[in-house]
Amino acid sequence: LLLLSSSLDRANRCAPLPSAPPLVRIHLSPSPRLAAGLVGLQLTDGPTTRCVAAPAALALHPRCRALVRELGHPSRLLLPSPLPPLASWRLQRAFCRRLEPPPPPPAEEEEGGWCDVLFTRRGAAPRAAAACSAAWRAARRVPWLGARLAAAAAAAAAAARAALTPAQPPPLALRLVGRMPWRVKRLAARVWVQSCLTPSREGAEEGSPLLRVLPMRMLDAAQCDEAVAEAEAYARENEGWLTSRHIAFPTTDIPISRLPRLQAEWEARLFPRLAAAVGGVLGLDAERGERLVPLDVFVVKYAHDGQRELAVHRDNGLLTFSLLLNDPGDFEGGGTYFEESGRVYRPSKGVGVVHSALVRHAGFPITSGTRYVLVGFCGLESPRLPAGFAAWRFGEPSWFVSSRVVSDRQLTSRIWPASHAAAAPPRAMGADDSLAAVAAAAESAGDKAWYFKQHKACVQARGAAALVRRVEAGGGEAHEFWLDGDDLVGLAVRRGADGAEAVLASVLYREGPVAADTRRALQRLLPPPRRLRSRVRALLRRERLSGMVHVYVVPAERGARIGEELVRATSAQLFRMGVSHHLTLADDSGSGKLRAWYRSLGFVDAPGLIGMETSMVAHTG
Ligand SMILES: O=C(O)CCC(=O)C(=O)O
Ligand SMILES: [Fe+2]
Repeated sequence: LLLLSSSLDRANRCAPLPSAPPLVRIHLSPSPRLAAGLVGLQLTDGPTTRCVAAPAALALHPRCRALVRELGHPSRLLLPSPLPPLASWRLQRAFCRRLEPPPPPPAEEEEGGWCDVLFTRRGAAPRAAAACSAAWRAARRVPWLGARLAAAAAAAAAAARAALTPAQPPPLALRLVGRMPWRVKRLAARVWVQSCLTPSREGAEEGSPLLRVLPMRMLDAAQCDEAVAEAEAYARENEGWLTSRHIAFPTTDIPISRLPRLQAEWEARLFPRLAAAVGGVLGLDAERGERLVPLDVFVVKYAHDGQRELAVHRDNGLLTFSLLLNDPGDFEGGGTYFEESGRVYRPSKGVGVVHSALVRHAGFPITSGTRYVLVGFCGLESPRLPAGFAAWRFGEPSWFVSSRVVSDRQLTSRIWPASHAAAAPPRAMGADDSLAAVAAAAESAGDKAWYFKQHKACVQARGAAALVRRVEAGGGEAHEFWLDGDDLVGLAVRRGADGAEAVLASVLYREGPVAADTRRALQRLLPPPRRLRSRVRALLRRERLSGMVHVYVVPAERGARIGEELVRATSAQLFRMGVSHHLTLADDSGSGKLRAWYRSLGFVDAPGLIGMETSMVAHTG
């Protein structure tokens, strides 16, 4: 355990930069001065337009494309000098068709500031860690082995939880874990965190706002100079720079609570600006009581003859910003490093990099000079956060999520599953009258009251539960999937000309246990698909069965295949969440119409499955 733990620590270093690292510059203004040989891409992200400048070949590289997707939608391609036709055709195909010479740059060069992004050489360690966790997940799916591994992990998790949660006195045998050396406890904690992450929450999509790193202008040059001067004056007149305020990953720093002028500036301007920007990115809704909360804000000093770097870690909080306070020419190296993407961000003076605290990052080593940054850890108050989040995240010991074992995506999707909230903020159905209208229509259509009641509960879960995914289907229609506790709610919604959205259909799924005889029955009824790849996947996958509680289409929308499309889309979502089969009870009193409808959706008769004569099952996906 000790060996494993210390090798994990050694792996907490930044990957190195190649001697001439690929470099992309993010300009915080839409029309910067572009050097010849570079292409510019104007990126619109809500009300903000930034511009990314890179050599054409680099712009087409997958790592650069991922960066572009993270920053916004390409709206224009700016070419200061002509490119060979093939290169400009490829750029247009990759990004956007609007190709223009750059507009005249602003009189004041780099008015909005900029942030360089450098790509490191990806080390073997992150790849090895990813391979290990993939192997673990695959082993968990092997029928016999998986069950035993799951049991072992559950026992280890119980041990870790007992040791880490003093409120529950641990059983005698488990008290030993608490007496183990710190590293062993930490490893146990890592196992615990891993086991807390249920598979259904794994794999935040690329669009998750918590996986974005956003550079933004936060202070002007004079304010930066004043902040550095105030911090240095404090250090001179008092006990110097502090080095023990943080336990696991200490910085050389001074909290702004000891710097009255900077504290006043933070309260008056800096924090409101940050809160507004972050609110936009995460789609925070102040009316629902969602707000950013500052937890710890401090000036950090990296110096050639002092602390030169900060190892890869996660922060305490939900969002972190790191704002450069001095001139980038005052030091060499440095920057904020992100492990998963392998990028180093080097902003200009006064520009901050805002990112999730849960994404593994580091202070990239400086090789000369002095680098001052203002760092802020912020928390979040939101009913969308899982219950117990505060205790889980900020409890003691707070270092345990700094684990390489737990991926950034697993954490961010657990904490903030509403990955599409920012892209298309769903409006809650304030329209009680629209539900009332549906109720009246349901009554005159002779619908059973139970179905409407179910539909109403699903409509009300919208906005209150956690949005897992929203898939636009064109023509203003979309499918949304919400996790309401452990239930999956699928909704078909349509946006009207006035922007208001109406729910056209709902479906509710609940997962149930799969006993050995059910498993055998599923294998007999639905043999693995023909294609070899799917067969292998089906063999590795443990059967998971989700039952359809109801599907309901509002009376006015029937006959347009809305229900059918919603069931298909929900089946795909269940597949994505690791559910292998879905089940329905289709009792049509012998008419055969309903059963034929389900058959057209891929369901087969499964009489007697889970003890119900009318049951039908299908593969998800
Ligand atoms: O140096 C940086 O930019 C990162 C600092 C940081 O991550 C921290 O203080 O927690
Ligand atoms: Fe940090």
